[in-house]
Amino acid sequence: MAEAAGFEFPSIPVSWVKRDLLVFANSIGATKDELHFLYELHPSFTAFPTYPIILSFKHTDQEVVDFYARSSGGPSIPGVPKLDPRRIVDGQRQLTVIKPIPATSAGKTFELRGKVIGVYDKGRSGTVTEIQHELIDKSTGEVYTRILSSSFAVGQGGWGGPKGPKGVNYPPPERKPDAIFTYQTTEEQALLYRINGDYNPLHADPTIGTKMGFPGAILHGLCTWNVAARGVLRMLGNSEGERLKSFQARFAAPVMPGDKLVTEMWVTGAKEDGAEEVRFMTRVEGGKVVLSNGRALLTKVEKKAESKL
Ligand SMILES: CCCCCCC[C@@H](O)CC(=O)SCCNC(=O)CCNC(=O)[C@H](O)C(C)(C)COP(=O)(O)OP(=O)(O)OC[C@H]1O[C@@H](n2cnc3c(N)ncnc32)[C@H](O)[C@@H]1OP(=O)(O)O
Repeated sequence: MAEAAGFEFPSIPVSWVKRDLLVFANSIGATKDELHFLYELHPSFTAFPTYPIILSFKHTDQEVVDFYARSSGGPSIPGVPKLDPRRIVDGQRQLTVIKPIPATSAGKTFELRGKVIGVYDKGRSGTVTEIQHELIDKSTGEVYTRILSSSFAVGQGGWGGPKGPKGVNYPPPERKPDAIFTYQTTEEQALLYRINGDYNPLHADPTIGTKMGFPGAILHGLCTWNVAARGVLRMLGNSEGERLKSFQARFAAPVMPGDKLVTEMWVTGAKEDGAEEVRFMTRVEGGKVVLSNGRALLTKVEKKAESKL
C-alpha cells in the first residue's frame, strides 16, 4: 500500500476559452449583477475563481466525451484494486487559488499534474481515493491552483487497505449564521452543468441513479459546491473573484435537480495567510445537509444584508 501514496499520474494538458467561463458561470446560476463573470466585454471580465475545478474533467475537449471510457482508461494505482467508475461519487474537494487564471489559456501551456495522497479502505462503506492536482503553466513552472479531491467508491471496500487518517472537521459555530444564500436549482441544472465537461451519465440518465440507490439522476456534487462558492463570495466578498483564496467542503448527501439549496455561513474571526475564515454548510431546504465541513478563506470580508434567489 505504501506504493499508492505519492503515485504520480501522467500530466494532463488542459485548455479553456472565454466561452467556457461563460458556460460555467451560467451553470452555477450567476445573475446579471455578476456580469463580470458572464460577459466577456465587461471591463472587469474574469473567470469565476473556482473554474479550474472543472479542468480534470474537461482536459482540452471541445466535444462531449465518453465519461466511463475516460475514467477507466487511466493508469491503475499500485496496490489498489480496479474500482468501478459506475459506482464512484465525489467525496470532498478543496481548491486553493495560488494565482488567478487568465480569461483564456491561449498562449500558455497549462497542464494538471496529479498525484495520489492516499487510498483508504472504509470496509463495507467503500474506498476513498485522495488525489492532489496542481494547475501549472508548463513553460514557466508557475502553479496557479492546487486541488485536493476525494472520491468515494461506494461499496467497493474490504480489500485490506489502510483505513486512513482521521479527517479534520470544520463544524460551524453554534450561533445564528452571519449570512444565508438561497438558490433554487432547476430540473435541468445537471444537464446544463455537464456542458462544462463532466459528462458522467449519473447526472443525466435516471436509471443509473436508481441503480446506485438514488431517486434518479442526481446533481453534480461540484455544481452544488460551486453554487455555494458563488453564495459565499456574493454574500461576504461582494462577488469579487480575487477575494476567494480557498474553498472546501464534503459531499454529505446527494442533491436532486430542482432542489432548493440553502447555504448558511459564519465568519469565525480566524485568519490564515492574510485571509479570513468562513465556515459554511449547505442544506436542501427543510431537509438534509448536503455540503458539510465547509470552509472558505476570503480577503476583506464584508457582509451583504440579503440573499438573492
Ligand atoms: C474515477 C471516476 C471519478 C468520478 C468522480 C465523480 C464525478 C461526479 O460526476 C460524481 C458526482 O458528482 S456524485 C455527487 C456528489 N457526491 C455525493 O452526492 C455523495 C454524497 N455522500 C454520500 O452519499 C455518502 O456520504 C457516502 C456514500 C460518500 C458515504 O456514506 P457512508 O457509506 O454512510 O459513509 P460513513 O459511514 O458516513 O463513513 C465511512 C467512512 O468514510 C468517510 N467518509 C464519509 N463520507 C465521505 C466523503 N464524502 N468523502 C470522504 N470520506 C468520507 C468517513 O469519514 C468514514 O471514515 P472513518 O471510518 O475513517 O471515519
